[in-house]
Amino acid sequence: MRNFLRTLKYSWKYRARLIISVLCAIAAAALWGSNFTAIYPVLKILGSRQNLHQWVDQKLKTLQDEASRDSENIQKIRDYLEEDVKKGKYQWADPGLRKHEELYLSGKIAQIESRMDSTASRIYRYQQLKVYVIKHLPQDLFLTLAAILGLVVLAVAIKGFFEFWQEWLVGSVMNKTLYDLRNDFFRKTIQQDLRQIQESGSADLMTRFTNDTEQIGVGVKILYGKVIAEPLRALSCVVIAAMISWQLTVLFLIMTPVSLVLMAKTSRMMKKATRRVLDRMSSIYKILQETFQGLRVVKAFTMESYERRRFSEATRDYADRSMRVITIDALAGPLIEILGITAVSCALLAGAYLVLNEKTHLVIAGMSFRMSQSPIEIETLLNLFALLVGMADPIRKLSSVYTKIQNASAASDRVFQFMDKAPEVKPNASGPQLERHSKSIVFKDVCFSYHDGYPVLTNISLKVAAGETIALVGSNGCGKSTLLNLLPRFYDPNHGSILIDEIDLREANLRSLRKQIGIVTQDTILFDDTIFNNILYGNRQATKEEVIEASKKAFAHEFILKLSGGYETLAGEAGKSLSGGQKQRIALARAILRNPSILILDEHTSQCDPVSENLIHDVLKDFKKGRTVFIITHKMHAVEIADRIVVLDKGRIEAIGTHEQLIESSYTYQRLVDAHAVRRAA
Ligand SMILES: Nc1ncnc2c1ncn2[C@@H]1O[C@H](COP(=O)(O)OP(=O)(O)OP(=O)(O)O)[C@@H](O)[C@H]1O
Repeated sequence: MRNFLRTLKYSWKYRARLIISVLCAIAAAALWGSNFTAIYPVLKILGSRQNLHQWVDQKLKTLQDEASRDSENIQKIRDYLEEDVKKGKYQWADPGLRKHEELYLSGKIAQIESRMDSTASRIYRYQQLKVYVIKHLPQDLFLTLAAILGLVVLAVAIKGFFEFWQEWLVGSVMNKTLYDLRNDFFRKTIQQDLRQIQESGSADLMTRFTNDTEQIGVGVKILYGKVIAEPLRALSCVVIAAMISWQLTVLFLIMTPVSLVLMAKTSRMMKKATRRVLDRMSSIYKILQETFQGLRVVKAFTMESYERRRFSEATRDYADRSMRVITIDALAGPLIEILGITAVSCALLAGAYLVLNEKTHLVIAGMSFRMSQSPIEIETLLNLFALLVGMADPIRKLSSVYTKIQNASAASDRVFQFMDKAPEVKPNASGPQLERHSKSIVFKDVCFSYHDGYPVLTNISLKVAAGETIALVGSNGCGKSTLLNLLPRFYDPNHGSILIDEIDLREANLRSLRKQIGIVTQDTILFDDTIFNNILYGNRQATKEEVIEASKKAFAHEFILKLSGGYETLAGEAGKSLSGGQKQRIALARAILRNPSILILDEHTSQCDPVSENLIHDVLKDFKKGRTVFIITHKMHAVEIADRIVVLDKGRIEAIGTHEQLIESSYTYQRLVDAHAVRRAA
């Protein structure tokens, strides 16, 4: 629940709207409760066939009679006491008993006087009502009924007006809260480490962004809407019912603690069940993402039925888990309803006993409890019953509210669990700014592993002078990409350090470091935007001419011009409308536009044809001047442009040197060259 409360902080900004919505809810609740009071006059008119003028008159007369009877009684008691004193003889010989009787009679007088006070205030109220009734209500019975019902309709319409604004305001607060939450969530996610994001997986993250935030939205709406409006509606009924008979109302409320315990129990079950459902939803997203992204592979390997089964299993699992949520949700309503109706029945039974026996006291376990000043009328009891039922309705609605808030609470846990992760790679916003790299890059005894106990890089020490071109070669999985991923600090070494121009990367300002680096990877990522904007991603401040210049250098300009929209052609989702080689050349243009001092090329021509590859290498020969370049390649002829070659084997540096030196000294290098020669010959 703590995390759900944290989401509410996002709505604090919109408190003015919330305050107005609460005022609307109060107005609607007051009208909801008072509408039930219309039952009393309607029943009275239908039952006694009196119009309200006659009824008020009769009521006044009864009360005035009661008041004069009480006043007479007081007078009689006083006379009795004075008579005794005057005559100088006491009824009781014992002065102690006399004192006792005096006390008893004084108490009786006080009791009657307090009743008279209450009768006087009731007389006053009925007199006020009489003025109102004479002024506004007709004498005719049917017209009176019509007027009362007309008032009820008007009150319902006004209630509807307030309810509309309450819902509207709460809905707008929910929307704005979700807007802020999603943006904050995105901001924090984009700052997370690659490692943390990869651990969760993009499908899981997407579920958190869409499904989970949606659930939070439902919770926020319910909290500000129903959780405020429904108790207010119940409260207005309680207040009016208590004004009629607070004793019977208390009898009704006795069941409330039982309901609360039940609600707390179901809510705990609900939260657990919802968490499982949300996790299953992540699995469905994962399968969908994998299947649609790898559709070509799925179809080529005729794995449709396998994927169908996988999806069907995941959705069945989801459906099974959802059924638990549905069951708890469905159970909560009837359970609360049973408790509610039991409470109403208790109160009604007690009231019915008083009405049928014309009594004012209930005797429970030998103890007598006063339930009303005077015997309760049947109309009053029915009115009370209507109010208690009117109170049960909002309480029943609150039962489902609670479960929905638990859903939102589970979803908030998932969202904040991710948001709260502090990036391991600290951005060092106040750290020293790296000037354009001009001296050296040094790997000092670097060790790294993705998972504890599985080293990927071991004791890597390498010094690269500024302007040098280094080729990294080695068999698959030997750690080439990992080593270069440490340069832009996608990960930090577990041991050792990396220094650029003698500044430790862990201390340097991260932005200033990444600004110097251009990367072209094997898996080219293009955004669903124009080709122009995709290249511009390398440097948002670049001019159109600079973009074209970079494209020319990457041998992309010509094929871009041949596309239907030229530079304005949409690259399509993940660049699906372009060939692999074309995408790589666009990525190279993007890196060139960045004008990096350090260029990382990770199998940058793996999908280019030999002609394009040779052209790109010619360009690189020129472009690499004044930059430090790292090339990862399996194409051994590509190492020609390197000043030195680093041979990696099982995460260790096996040898460093020129082609000529390594062909003599490194067995691994010889094997790689031989294998490449065989492949080319074939
Ligand atoms: N994100 C990751 N999480 C866990 N392990 C990883 C991750 N990326 C790579 N690895 C593992 O680290 C090892 C080195 O991988 P790396 O990609 O650096 O090798 P490589 O030499 O570049 O391989 P290739 O030539 O095939 O591209 C491999 O065993 C790989 O399975």
